[in-house]
Amino acid sequence: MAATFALADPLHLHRSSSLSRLLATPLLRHRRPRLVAMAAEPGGADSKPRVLVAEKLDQGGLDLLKGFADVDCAYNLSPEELRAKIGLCDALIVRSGTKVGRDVFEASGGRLRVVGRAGVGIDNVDLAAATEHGCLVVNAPTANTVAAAEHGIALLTAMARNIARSDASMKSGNWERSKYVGVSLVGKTLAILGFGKVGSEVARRAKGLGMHVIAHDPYAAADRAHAIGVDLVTFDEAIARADFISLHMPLTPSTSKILDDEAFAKMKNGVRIINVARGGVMDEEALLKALDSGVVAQAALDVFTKEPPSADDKLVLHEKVTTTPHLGASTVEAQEEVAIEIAEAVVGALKGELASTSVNAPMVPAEVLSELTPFVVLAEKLGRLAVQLVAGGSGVKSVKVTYAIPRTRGGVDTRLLRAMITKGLIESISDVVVNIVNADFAAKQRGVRITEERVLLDGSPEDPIDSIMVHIAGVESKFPTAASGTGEITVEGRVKDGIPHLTKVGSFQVDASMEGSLILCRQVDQPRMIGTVGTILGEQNVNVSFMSVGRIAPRKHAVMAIGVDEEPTKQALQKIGDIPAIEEFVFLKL
Ligand SMILES: NC(=O)C1=CN([C@@H]2O[C@H](COP(=O)(O)OP(=O)(O)OC[C@H]3O[C@@H](n4cnc5c(N)ncnc54)[C@H](O)[C@@H]3O)[C@@H](O)[C@H]2O)C=CC1
Ligand SMILES: O=C(O)C(=O)COP(=O)(O)O
Repeated sequence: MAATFALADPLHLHRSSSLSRLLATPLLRHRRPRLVAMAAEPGGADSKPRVLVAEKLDQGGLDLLKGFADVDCAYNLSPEELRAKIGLCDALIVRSGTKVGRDVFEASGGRLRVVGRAGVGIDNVDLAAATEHGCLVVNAPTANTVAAAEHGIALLTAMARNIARSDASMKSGNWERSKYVGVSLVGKTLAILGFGKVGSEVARRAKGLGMHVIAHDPYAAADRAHAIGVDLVTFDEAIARADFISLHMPLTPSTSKILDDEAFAKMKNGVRIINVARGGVMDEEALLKALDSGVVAQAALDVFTKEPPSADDKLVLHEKVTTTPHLGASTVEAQEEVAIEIAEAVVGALKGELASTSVNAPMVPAEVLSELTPFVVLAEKLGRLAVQLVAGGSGVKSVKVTYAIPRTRGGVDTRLLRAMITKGLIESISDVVVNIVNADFAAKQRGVRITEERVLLDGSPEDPIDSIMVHIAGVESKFPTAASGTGEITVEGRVKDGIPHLTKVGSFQVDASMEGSLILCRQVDQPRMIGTVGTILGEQNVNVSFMSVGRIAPRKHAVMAIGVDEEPTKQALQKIGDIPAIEEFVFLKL
């Protein structure tokens, strides 16, 4: 069952609102539509989010969705109809029958926030396009595993004993006992290609039938295979030794047509093949030739390159082929579970929670997430602050983030933090809305290279992170104090009592709570500076929330950080700049 994580921390609204913005931002490309879609978000005065269910989903899942969203069930939509509807939807739920291509994300105009795949295979969803549009894709990876494995075994045994053809023959009035002599399974070698969830369940069941099971999977752990009595072998060895081959890998560019002419040439004469994975992992033309030449004695196919296949499809009509119309996941039990699993994931994602089944975003365990939340807020603010210090604001190409981490917490997952820093950096200098899904893409697209570094500290404090430092290299600063001689702007922040604080600008220590807006001044350290600046702001009715001064030595240079609740007028800022002791100053929105 999908686990989702609640983020809301009612005592710290500033934190949860910022985090859920990252996660739930209506994943749009441009600011203007975002504001429109925000108004339609849950909690908005007038409307619930809208979920389009484009393929049959069990009632339990629909009920769950209806508790939170307006649900539109519209099956068998043409691509044009889907594109026409999608701009009104926050989420889309599909199974394997709907192609969710780039055209769908483009047609959504940025409103689509989540695509839920009610099943495992996501080859019908253009993940790159989803990510570029900041749209989260979630699937239901476990609910149909057993159903698919049972279907694989059903096809294996039905094929070996000619069940489908002899049944059809009897229904035509025949009694053909010698024509439908089958082959035995016991003692035969079954090669499983793709030893994941379904593949390993097929292996277990085949062992129960007395088969010798080998498997090929470049990413599977040998000890997991050994635990159920399966040897992992190379691809060539698997296909050469097998009496039966069962396919269980996903369809990806590297598995496409993995069984081709060359592969069939390496197989034993009389091999039998079962495909409950995807039609595209076999070259169907090559299979046809291998069936006709006798290399492949029989095939049992649940999946096809084109679904449904055409009425005259030669494989479907072939007498050595047993077929089912993509029924692997179609049991009552599996569909009940799939529907609940995907509905929970989609609702969670619409609420701004992180789905544990996301396909195109980092998955962060609940306990890690709650610890990281204040640092997530700090990270965004540091990114936003650092980029505002860049003169001109557009030359940012190289950003390094240094995390100071207690040695005991050295393995902390920083992907969320990196996404947040990226959000702060990129949103300040472009019209792109950045979220956890598209952060890396957005940075790459703008040519911004973000690298990370961990500095391990001794001791074992409670916090997972001591400080975060953002360095922007090769730029000039509006506030030269923030930059080194080599043109590197550096800002550092820490979390104090749950509140993000700016603790360093360039080489100057400061201590400024990162809320509201900030004026940074570099000045000659002398009496009455705080009073003079305070008076100017007071005259303009600007409320000062705090002031902090960091200096290198008495009466030398100092950096003053002034927190303000309102934005001072240009004239007020001008007056501050005109104070003779003030050498540089900058106004920053956090
Ligand atoms: N016919 C149906 O209704 C159903 C079909 N499926 C299909 O079955 C596939 C597998 O599902 P699960 O086992 O749940 O996924 P999974 O992700 O648990 O397992 C897939 C395995 O394939 C392996 N793999 C990847 N590339 C490979 C390669 N080149 N050679 C060998 N192995 C490779 C992976 O390492 C992984 O262990 C899905 O992607 C889906 O396409 C799944 C459920 C129902
Ligand atoms: O889960 C999968 O990958 C499947 O192939 C099941 O597809 P379906 O949801 O039955 O269209």
